[in-house]
Amino acid sequence: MHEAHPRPATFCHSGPLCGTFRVPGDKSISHRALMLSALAVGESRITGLLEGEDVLSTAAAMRAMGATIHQTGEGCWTVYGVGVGGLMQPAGALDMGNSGTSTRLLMGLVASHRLTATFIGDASLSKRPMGRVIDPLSLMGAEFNASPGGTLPLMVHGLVPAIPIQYRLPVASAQVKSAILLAGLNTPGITEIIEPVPTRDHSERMLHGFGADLTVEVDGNGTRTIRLIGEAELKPQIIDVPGDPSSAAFPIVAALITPGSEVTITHVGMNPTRTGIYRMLEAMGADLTYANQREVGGEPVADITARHSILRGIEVPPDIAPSMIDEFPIFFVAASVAQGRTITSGLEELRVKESDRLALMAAGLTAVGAQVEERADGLIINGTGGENLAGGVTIKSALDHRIAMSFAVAGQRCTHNVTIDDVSPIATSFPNFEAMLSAMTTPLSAPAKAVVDL
Ligand SMILES: O=C(O)C1=C[C@@H](OP(=O)(O)O)[C@@H](O)[C@H](O)C1
Ligand SMILES: C=C(OP(=O)(O)O)C(=O)O
Repeated sequence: MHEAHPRPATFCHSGPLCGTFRVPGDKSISHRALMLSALAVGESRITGLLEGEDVLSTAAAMRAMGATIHQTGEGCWTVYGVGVGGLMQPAGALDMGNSGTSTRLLMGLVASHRLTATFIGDASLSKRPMGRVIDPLSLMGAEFNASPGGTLPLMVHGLVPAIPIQYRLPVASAQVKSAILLAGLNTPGITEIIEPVPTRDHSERMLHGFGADLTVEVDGNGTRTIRLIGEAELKPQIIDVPGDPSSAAFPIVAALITPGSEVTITHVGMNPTRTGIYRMLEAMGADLTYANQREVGGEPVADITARHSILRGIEVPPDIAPSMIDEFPIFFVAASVAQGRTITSGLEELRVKESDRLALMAAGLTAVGAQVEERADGLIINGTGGENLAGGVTIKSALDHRIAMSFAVAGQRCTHNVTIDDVSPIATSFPNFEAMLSAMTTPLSAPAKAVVDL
């Protein structure tokens, strides 16, 4: 895994970005496509799968529990599922690498199977809280031996038959919701989840597509009640995974903040539970257009064009946070070069991602010359008004792909080079990020590039 071989890289002030590109498949959908295909009876085919390290950790774990999974081409995979209830005892520990989604969702799957699994991960993942899934899964009857603080390494002993629960999510987390739903698949009766603040709904959409009996009721306050009838039989599917809107945000922000740029990212997932970043950038004055809007495999998709824009600071409403939770690092970069002040709050969750993203973004942006105030639950940023940041520093990526990619983009708006001590974590979610960024970037003083496809 990337941890063993740190790879530094340097990013410098660039000219305009241009061209048409497609980013890799959506990470959340890719994990779920592998897991649900592995639980269907028969052969599913997936195209556009993200072949990043996080998703490969999920594939390896599903294989270790009995599914047959083959790569048949670039992004094309075939999965022969074992059926709900058919997962087998893995021979060794399940190595989740850097991936919180793999860990929490698979803990849910194991919880209602008659097997015991040990989950291990890298130094970043081993610090992340698992109590949030241990609590509801314990109510369903699973037993856990976790490291102090409810962290990895941890062992899950599943229970068959598990006990159906009604659970109100105490934290806005699609991973917790999905862990309970996946446990509920092999649980007799109705598993009910009450979600006061909506989070990404890929699990619900895909479970429905695989034939599970799942309903979602939304009340007048926007609270969602999700009911799943257990002991489901899932039918194999053909799945086309859209491009990841979280990955697309990096080149799109790079284009918005760099004079003369125009970049199109095709086939991007536009699920409204994921697109808060685009709504907030538009509120700042971003010139974004959406073409070719369509539906692919139950998910809305569009081609997004971003043109350089004069961005103005805004106050981000805290209730939008779940729909742009992974995009705050790159959003903070955009705010650093906008006109005026950007205020964010309600972002405590950012402190328990691959790194403490509030602390690292505040420290890194301050080091490159931005004006940032760190609060307990957000950042307040006074932008440069379109002027360059200073740069001339080395940033620690702390095993966090989104910190590394954010400072790669920031480096393009810095007068002096920005070095990132280790860009290898980018391979968890966006393996060709550096190649794509360099293909779309015109070096300063060079003539503008012709449109290229990567
Ligand atoms: O369910 C998912 O696929 C994800 C949910 C989010 O985490 P939380 O559920 O912890 O908010 C997000 O940050 C993560 O990158 C992917
Ligand atoms: C938080 C993230 O992923 P995970 O929780 O799966 O590690 C992310 O990709 O930003």
